[in-house]
Amino acid sequence: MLILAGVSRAYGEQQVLGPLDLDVSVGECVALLGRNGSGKSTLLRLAAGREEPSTGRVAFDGLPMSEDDPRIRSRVAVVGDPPACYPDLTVRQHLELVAVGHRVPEPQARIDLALQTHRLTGRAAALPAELSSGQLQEMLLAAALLRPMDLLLLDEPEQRLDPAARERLAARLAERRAAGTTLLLATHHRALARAVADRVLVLDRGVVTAEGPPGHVLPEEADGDPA
Ligand SMILES: Nc1ncnc2c1ncn2[C@@H]1O[C@H](COP(=O)(O)OP(=O)(O)OP(=O)(O)O)[C@@H](O)[C@H]1O
Repeated sequence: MLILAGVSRAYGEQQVLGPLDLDVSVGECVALLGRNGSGKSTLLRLAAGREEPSTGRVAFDGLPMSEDDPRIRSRVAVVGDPPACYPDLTVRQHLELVAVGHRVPEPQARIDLALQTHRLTGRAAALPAELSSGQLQEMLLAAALLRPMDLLLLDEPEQRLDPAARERLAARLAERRAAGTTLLLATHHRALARAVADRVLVLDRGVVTAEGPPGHVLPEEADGDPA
């Protein structure tokens, strides 16, 4: 579904990622963990086709990955930084925009359910600037999860969420995975990785230092936190 082959990224003289290979199968959920600055977001931007790798290639279902390709845009959802929102549209209007753009069936019922799931029913008429940072993150997640997709890319989706919201997020992502969506996420939250990932990759200074099932790479009783 998603292939990164010999991918590396340098900014000027600084090599921040790879070269590395990553092959994410259809329906698989891969979690990237690692300290601040280890290259997780860079890898996700390359995987989303938002940036070109310095070397190597990224392919989605056999197509060269590019966020400008409409064949890819319709199948790949991204929740990343910076947050993508319109300052003059309300929460409900953001969801309506996504529903129209992606031809979501029964849009109003689905939007109402999304608002409820993400605890935004009472904030449906609010503008992004009127939301708390956690509510804004919930809106971005609600918008991404509302639409049909084959691949979901998430950069630290747990950020700014309280523990209960993080648990709901884990449940929503597990549902998505069970429905066959392929997932690649960067996270600092080991419990989220354990709850949803089939495979964990730990990055350190742009290099994969550990890889395997979460139970092996992230044992619950471990003292040290690779993230
Ligand atoms: N546009 C850029 N120009 C120069 N250096 C960059 C740029 N983007 C990222 N970097 C550098 O690349 C390295 C990897 O950054 P990246 O954001 O991928 O890390 P991360 O693992 O996502 O970190 P965090 O957990 O803090 O989000 C860092 O040293 C960062 O300073």
